[in-house]
This record gives sequence, structure tokens and C-alpha cells, in this order.
Amino acid sequence: MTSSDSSYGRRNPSSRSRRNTPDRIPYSPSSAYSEASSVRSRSSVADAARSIAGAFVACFTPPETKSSRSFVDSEEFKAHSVKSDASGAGSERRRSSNRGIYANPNNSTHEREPASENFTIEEIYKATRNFSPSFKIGQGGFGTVYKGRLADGTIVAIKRAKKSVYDKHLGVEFQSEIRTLAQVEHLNLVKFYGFLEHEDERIVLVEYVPNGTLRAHLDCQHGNILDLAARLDIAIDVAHAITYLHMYTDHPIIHRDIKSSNILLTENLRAKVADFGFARLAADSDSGATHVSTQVKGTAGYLDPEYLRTYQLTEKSDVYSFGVLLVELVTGRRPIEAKRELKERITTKWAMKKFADGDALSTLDPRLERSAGNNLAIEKLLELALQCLAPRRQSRPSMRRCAEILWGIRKDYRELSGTDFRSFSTRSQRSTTTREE
Ligand SMILES: Nc1ncnc2c1ncn2[C@@H]1O[C@H](COP(=O)(O)OP(=O)(O)OP(=O)(O)O)[C@@H](O)[C@H]1O
Repeated sequence: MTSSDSSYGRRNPSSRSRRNTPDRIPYSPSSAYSEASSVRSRSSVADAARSIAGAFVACFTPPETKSSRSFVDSEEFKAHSVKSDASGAGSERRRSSNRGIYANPNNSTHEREPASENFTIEEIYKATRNFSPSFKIGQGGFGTVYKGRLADGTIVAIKRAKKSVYDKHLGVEFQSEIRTLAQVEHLNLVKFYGFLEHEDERIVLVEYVPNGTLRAHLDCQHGNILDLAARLDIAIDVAHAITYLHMYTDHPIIHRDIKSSNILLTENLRAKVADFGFARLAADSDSGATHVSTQVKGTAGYLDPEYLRTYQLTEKSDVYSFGVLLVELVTGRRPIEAKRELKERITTKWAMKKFADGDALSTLDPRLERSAGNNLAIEKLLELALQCLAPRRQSRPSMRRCAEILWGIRKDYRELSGTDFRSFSTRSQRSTTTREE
């Protein structure tokens, strides 16, 4: 999501399901991967942890930079802020000579369905005051991100493609994938509103999510420490979102770039998975076929080793990245901590080794308190992470299973935390509607 992450490539429709010459240098692992052991018993969990601990890629992620937020956080925007979990109001129809792409989600929970609207370039100019730098909220591999308010008051994130990106990747096939993605709708996914082509401009409109990225929160950039209860809720939100993608009609969608900087948070700390820049429809699930791509895409530190080895993409690559995310949530560390001593540099490797040695507690984010609830939860979270990080994709659980396991972890956590856990009751008011309970 941020420019700090070393993302490899962008959507490349031309390489879909075919062996082509890569248009960018593929990511190549520097070490071999060992077999996953069974992770069902405690002792075999430890074996698997050791196995995984010895099998990680040496790679590097540069530090994150902060986006300009000065003007866009001003009262002008706050006054019209879109509700976090439902997008705006109004139903003004637009007409345009531009080629906007729309979807028509049948089951929309939005009062307004911006993806079914046609956006004009004039409207985008107006919303961003001609792409004024003061409206800029971020910069990524795709281009520059602006915050804007549409004429009906809807606040949106407006992603303006860099020319180098759209020259290569925004072809006809991209547009057909965009149409599919526009129909994807889930509380924990950043809603895609539309895509607009106008002369040299390629613009993507998505739901604006106001509270920054999970990574920024883990780095305490917002001042508050995310307690473990919040982290558990976030893990469950993300698991729900990915489960939804993987179970999407008869063509599952593989996200391909699950990472903490692609998780955006609402004001009440609900997580929304962003950035379908790499997403693609999975192969026909009936045939069991998988995509074979010529170019590995994803972010260093999150990449499935089996995908790196075979170039075969399945839903289990997202599961692997989710395992890395779980370790991030427990430790607060980035997947790659380049400044640490060698044995701690690859966070998953370090954490899994600690877990295997029966020392899971030492991996707990030092900003979190050690309590019975926390101690139990991190042990179980690392156990789940271990399963997700299995070198062989067959040994990894499905995302749906991950969500179920997380529900259990949260239930035990709540019971153990009992009355000490007052802060939870406030936050939980916002999270009861779509949960498993
Ligand atoms: N929907 C959104 N709501 C609010 N802020 C957003 C939104 N999308 C992006 N941002 C902000 O813009 C920054 C850059 O996002 P962007 O999606 O462009 O990155 P990216 O192109 O995916 O980067 P990369 O390719 O490196 O993953 C984010 O870190 C975030 O701060």
C-alpha cells in the first residue's frame, strides 16, 4: 500500500495463465524451502516451527514514509465524512462522455452505489481541486492517492495512475477484471467505486477509509497502541475479507498482496482490506487448475515460498501472507527488520523459532502487557501462524478455517480477560453485527 513496501510488478493482464517473458525482474528466493511437518500435535508444531524457521528468504523492505495529511484532515472533509461502514448518501445520476466503468452489485448495502455511477473527469478535478497537492494522502506503486469529496458529499480516495503503470497494464483485460472487482462487496473490503479513463488520465475511485493503515498503527504513528483485543478483531476482519474473496462465486479471487500496509482502519478500528492492484480471479475451482504466471507479484517478506518456487498461484498464497500478518500483529515488528541482528531479521523465522523453543511470550510486542489473556492468545496466534506459514500449501488451512480458529482464540481471550477487559466492551459494540456470534 505504501511506497515503503517493496512490491513487485503490478497487474499484468498479458501474462495471465500463460508463460510470457516477464516485463519485470521476478523475485527470486535466495534459499531453499524445507518440508512442513504436521502441525497437529504440540511436538510436531514445534518441529514444523523449526522447519519453517530455517527456510526464509533474505530480502529487504525500505522504511515507510509519511503521507501529507495536512489539508485533507481539515474540518472541510470531516464535516462530510462518509460513514465508515456504509458509503455515503444520495442518488444523483451522472452522465459522461468519458469511459467510466461501473458495476451493479445486487446485494449492495450502500445507500448510494458509487460503483454503479458514472464519474466524470470534471467531477474528479473538482473533488481534488485539480489534483492539488494539499489533497494528496499517499503515494504507491500505482500512483498518487488523493482524498476528494464528490458533489453529493461522498468522500472518496482517488487513485491517479502513473503513466508508466497505465501504459503497460490498463488494457482491455484489466478493464474486464475491474468490472468483476467492482462487484465485490464486503464490509471488510475497501469498496471499489469506479474507474475512469480520460485522455491521459487513468483514475480509480475507492471508498475512503479514514484511520490509516494497520502498519502505521503498529508503528504507533497515531499515538495509541493497538491492544491485543483490537489486533484480534483486526485479524478476524481480515480473515473474513479474504474468506469472502476466496469463496467468491465460482471464480475465487486471490488478493496476492495481503500485508499490514494494505489493511486500512476505520475510526472504530474495523479493518478493511485494500488494494486489488494485484488481485486476479483464480482458476476454475472444479478443474483444480492453478494459474501459472511468469512473474511473481507481491511484497517481499509476505511471499509464499511455494509460489516463488513454482509460479503456481492458489488461494493458499494469501493464507501464507496472512500467517506473516499474524506474526506482525503479535510482535508489532515488520516482516523484515533490516536493522536487527541477523537471527532476528526475518520476523517470522525468529518468532517461529521462539515458538518452537517454547518461548512464544518473548515475541510479544513489548508495548503490550503480559496478562493471562494475552499470553494464551499469542501462543495460539503463533500456532495458527505456523500452520499458515507451512512451506507446502496443502498443509496450510483454508482462510475460512483460519477465521474459525480465530473466533475460538477470541472467545477464550474474552473469557480469560474477564472483567479486566473493560475497554473491550466499548469497542465490541461496533463489531457484533457481522461476527460469528
Ligand atoms: N482507500 C483509501 N482510503 C484512505 N487512504 C488511502 C486509501 N487508499 C490508499 N490510501 C493511502 O494512500 C497510501 C498509498 O496507497 P496506494 O494504494 O496507492 O499504495 P499502492 O499503490 O498499493 O502501493 P504499493 O503498490 O507499494 O502497494 C496508503 O498508504 C494510504 O495512506
